[in-house]
Amino acid sequence: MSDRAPAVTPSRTAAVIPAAGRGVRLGPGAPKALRTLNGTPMLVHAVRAMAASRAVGLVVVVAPPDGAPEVRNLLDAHPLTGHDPAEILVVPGGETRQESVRLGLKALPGDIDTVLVHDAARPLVPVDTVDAVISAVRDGAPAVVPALPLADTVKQVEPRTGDAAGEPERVVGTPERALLRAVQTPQGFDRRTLDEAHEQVATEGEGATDDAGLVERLGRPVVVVPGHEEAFKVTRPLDLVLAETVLARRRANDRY
Ligand SMILES: Nc1ccn([C@@H]2O[C@H](COP(=O)(O)OP(=O)(O)OP(=O)(O)O)[C@@H](O)[C@H]2O)c(=O)n1
Ligand SMILES: C[C@](O)(CO)[C@H](O)COP(=O)(O)O
Repeated sequence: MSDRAPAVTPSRTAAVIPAAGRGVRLGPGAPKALRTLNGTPMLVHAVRAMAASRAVGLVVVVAPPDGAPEVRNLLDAHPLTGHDPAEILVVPGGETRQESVRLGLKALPGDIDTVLVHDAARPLVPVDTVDAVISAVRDGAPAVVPALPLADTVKQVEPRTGDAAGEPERVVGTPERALLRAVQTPQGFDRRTLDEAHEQVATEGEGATDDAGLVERLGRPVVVVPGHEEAFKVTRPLDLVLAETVLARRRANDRY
């Protein structure tokens, strides 16, 4: 018996995990993906979260540009368990998240048709969320994002010019909150759509804060599935406290 959750039929699905960021907002220390949560590197949690889906047969980890050997050693020291563990490749990343994802996509073999892109910085996403994203892609959506409604009201502010630096920002609008979603990862894609989106943007030289945003620029549909509170992104120091609390709660409930 495999210990990977039985939910989606195995197929040619890969997960790309960009893990090449510094984690500046987290403060001084090792690159964010290598910092530990309850003694285990965040990246290892993220790899396990992807491999927990029976549908994921390959995980491509995008390491800091000069850190691929270290990341390979780290993952070898924390092998996946179960009878059919996913294969793990490690490739060096780039200067931006978008560049790192592009480099991860280049490493995918030709027979992969569904791709997840998942932040190493979202180590605790539950397998049900991963499987919901994969199912929606297999049902025909070219791009799928897990997302949650917002708790806060969001304001749009005026862009600041050099002269206005230091002055209070001026609010120029309040988007209707009911129509806004906070988007998480893994984001799921039909592989050809995602390749096309990254190729087009690479030639246009524009940036995006998520991969689905690149697909939107192609004019292709992006659909939403329910996200999960535990799929939050570890960005600032308080997020580390929350992540360790979630892990402790899972242990207490014997879920991890
Ligand atoms: N050049 C980069 C920058 C980011 N990432 C990855 O993209 C994900 C989301 O990025 P973010 O949370 O912003 O991570 P950092 O860039 O490390 O954070 P910060 O902006 O605070 O430095 C992370 O898993 C991060 O490792 C990456 O692979 N390559
Ligand atoms: C991809 C993402 O996690 C979706 O919410 C987010 O845009 C990443 O942003 P970051 O500034 O690179 O952390």
